[in-house]
Amino acid sequence: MTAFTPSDDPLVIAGKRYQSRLLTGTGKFRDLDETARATTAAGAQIVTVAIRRTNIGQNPDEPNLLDVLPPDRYTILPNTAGCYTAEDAVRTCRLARELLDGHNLTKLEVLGDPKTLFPDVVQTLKAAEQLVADGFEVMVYTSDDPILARRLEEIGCVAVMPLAAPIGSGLGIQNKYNLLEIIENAKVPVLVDAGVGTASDAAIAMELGCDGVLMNTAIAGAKDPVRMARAMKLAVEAGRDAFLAGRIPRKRYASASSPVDGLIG
Ligand SMILES: CC(=O)[C@@H](O)[C@H](O)COP(=O)(O)O
Repeated sequence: MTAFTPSDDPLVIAGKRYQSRLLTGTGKFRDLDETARATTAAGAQIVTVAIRRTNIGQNPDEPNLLDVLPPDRYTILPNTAGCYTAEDAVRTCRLARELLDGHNLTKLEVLGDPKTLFPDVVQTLKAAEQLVADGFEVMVYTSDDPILARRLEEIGCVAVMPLAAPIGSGLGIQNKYNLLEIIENAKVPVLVDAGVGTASDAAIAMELGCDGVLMNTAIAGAKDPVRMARAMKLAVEAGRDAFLAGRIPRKRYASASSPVDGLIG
């Protein structure tokens, strides 16, 4: 029996290999202890940090997230949550790079409006161009528009991260055909980012062929975040295996599980 281990099938982002395809956020938890326990249960290796809202050293007198999620064990993915202009997003990324000793991997998020938190695609493109030119490795939060995803890849983003549904909505994948279009044409990793609500949403994203899933609310907002984190870990692994295994075709009519052809007498 061949044992399939994630190490045989790493997620590669900006040349670095990761065993976990589940990336988790660090916001909305009760406290740092719960953040750490859920992150461990998720088996995440990349954790995203909203620089404008999280202390990773900006305020020496406050608890520091890096004390519970140390950079020597996790890849810290600063994100520009709360930014509505390219200028703000670029400034936030530069602050994060200073705080993280020259760390270039970043999650770009430039929002269009506070109600939906949909990306502002014009400002996102502008920020992506500036950040790539400035040496950042940009994983970009975007809409499920396949043309925009292609433009962001052409700019040099190292991963494209289309939303499943609005951030924090938990609605799950709203437009799988757009996601499929993005996945089938991308030459960089595609990760669903935002809107996952429960384990099946994550599994479906992976079964579509996503390279990974980034989520926060579904875990942090669950009644039992640590158990949900474990569920998401298993769902992402199961979805990835199902994608690689190749599902049966859908048929309109029955196909007996013990075929009658060749039946004796
Ligand atoms: C953590 C982070 O970067 C969020 O901006 C991300 O988009 C998560 O969205 P959910 O909270 O819907 O999982």
